[in-house]
Amino acid sequence: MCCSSLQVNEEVREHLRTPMFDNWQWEEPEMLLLIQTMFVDLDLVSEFHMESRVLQNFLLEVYGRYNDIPFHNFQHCFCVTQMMYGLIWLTELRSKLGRTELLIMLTSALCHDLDHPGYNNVYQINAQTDLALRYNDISPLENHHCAVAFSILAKPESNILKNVTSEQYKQIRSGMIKCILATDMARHNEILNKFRSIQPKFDFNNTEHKELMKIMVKVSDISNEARPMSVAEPWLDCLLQEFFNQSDSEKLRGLPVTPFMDRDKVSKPSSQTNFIGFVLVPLFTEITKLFPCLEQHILEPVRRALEYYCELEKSSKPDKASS
Ligand SMILES: Nc1nc2c(ncn2[C@@H]2O[C@@H]3COP(=O)(O)O[C@H]3[C@H]2O)c(=O)[nH]1
Ligand SMILES: [Zn+2]
Repeated sequence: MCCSSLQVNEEVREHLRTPMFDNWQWEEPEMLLLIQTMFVDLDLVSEFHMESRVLQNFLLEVYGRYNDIPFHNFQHCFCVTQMMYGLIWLTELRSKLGRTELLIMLTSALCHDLDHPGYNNVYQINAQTDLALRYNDISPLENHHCAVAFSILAKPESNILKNVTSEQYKQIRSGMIKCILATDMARHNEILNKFRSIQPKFDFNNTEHKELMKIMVKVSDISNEARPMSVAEPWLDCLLQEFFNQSDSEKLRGLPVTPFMDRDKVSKPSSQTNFIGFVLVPLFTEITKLFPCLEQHILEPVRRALEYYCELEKSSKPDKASS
């Protein structure tokens, strides 16, 4: 699968920088080319002296280490990377952060769910899987995603970092580890609260503050509902399919059943009213305080999605007056 000879036209390039981008219109080889374009357009290829062949090998390796599962697959990886790329442009992060930080954010988005098995951390821990044993129940999946990323980078033919200095490598590795580990939703409130406390005095010259930009990878990871309904809704079907697979397996194996994954308890509207209302709106509201331009791009769409699912939920409940 190589598409280096294909060209990405200006219209697509523009579209790629917005949350309106429709992943469902693209085949996987095209997505690989689009990701390559993102690395070029952010000047990462030139800044870090990446050879085109090595970047292509790296992307192919990443592609090959996503599993064919309903949600946490290569398409999800593409969407998160594309949203991260779009946010970098919309918020003009190119003028606020160094290229190293941009590389960390884009590459973390790309690698953040590598080799996801389709069963979450709670399952890994309850089922005492190899991953839970290896990582002592501490974010087993995220630790694994990150370890797989660095195993790809350990091979010279796919090491996009092979021409950076050892100082830069240290910084990139430490930054990627922080970004990928921060995608564990068990740490959501911890990270949101930290950001909330710093946000009013956020300073792009302060190293500790800049580290909090890992929250942008988190935002990208859970941003499907900021996309047009025609893009977001199929994603919800994929997510619920993976959730139901897990809860079915939990029932079969006599493990505790994760309530928000239980097909007997969850519906599309109930799932989304909770997730959008309790997770997305608070997170995006906070981000919008630092980047007001994001209100129209991510906060307003999720508010509309919340209204839509609230209406659906109401209309699917039996009318009390007539019962
Ligand atoms: N209900 C719901 N959960 C979501 C949605 N998007 C992301 N998530 C959850 O957020 C989590 C982010 O980390 P994971 O990839 O482990 O699993 C993801 C899902 O559990 C969504 O649109 N609806
Ligand atoms: Zn993810």
